[in-house]
Amino acid sequence: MSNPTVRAIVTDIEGTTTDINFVHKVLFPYAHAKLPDFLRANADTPAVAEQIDAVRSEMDAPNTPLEAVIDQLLHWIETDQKVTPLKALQGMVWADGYQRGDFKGHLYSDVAPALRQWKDAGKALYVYSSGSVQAQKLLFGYSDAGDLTPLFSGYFDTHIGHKREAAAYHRIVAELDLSPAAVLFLSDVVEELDAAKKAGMQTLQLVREGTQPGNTHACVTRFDEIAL
Ligand SMILES: CSCCC(=O)C(=O)COP(=O)(O)O
Ligand SMILES: [Mg+2]
Repeated sequence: MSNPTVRAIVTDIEGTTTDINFVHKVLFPYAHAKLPDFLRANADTPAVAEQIDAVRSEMDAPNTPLEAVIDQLLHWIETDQKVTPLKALQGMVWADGYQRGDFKGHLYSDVAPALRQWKDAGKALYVYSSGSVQAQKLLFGYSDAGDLTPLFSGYFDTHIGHKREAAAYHRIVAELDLSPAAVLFLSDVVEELDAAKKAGMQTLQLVREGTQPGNTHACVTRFDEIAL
């Protein structure tokens, strides 16, 4: 499959570049274990205090005590809720883990070579994940294929909108200053691909092990099946 009309590629992370198990069995449990003490120790640091207040706003309860905020965050981790302040706080906690070498960002073996090839071919590369921009930079910066951050032109998280809503993809193409048809979105999740397609983007579903293929988007199983 060759597609010279693509000028930029926006990729999802979990289930696309990265094994879902790394996110659910390494990153989420690490955040679950470390977040309570991290919050107790850093609640007065401005960047952390801002996110704690954002959690209280999400709860619609501005006077919630810190311990109840912690309980809420742990519940959101356990139920995999993509709540923006949770994602920001997870990124802060994971920074420690990556920097201490507790884990590296998992990438499927086909991902780094394909990203380099697309970049060399003049395509602009972007990430769009529910994980915070900080978390995205950490995963690619401390990846098991080395530091891939120089390959990327930008990162988008839920500040631009939610991944199943077309409005988010309209905003992304507006920021890229390209026609939506010149942008290819890669994801494992059909609802995200549907939203991107609604915004006029090209789409491809990554069907990694354990992913159910849909029937409304072209599918590949690896990045090296995508010729651009
Ligand atoms: C940026 S790594 C952590 C990913 C994460 O927190 C998450 O919720 C996965 O979201 P995605 O949009 O990549 O499926
Ligand atoms: Mg995904």
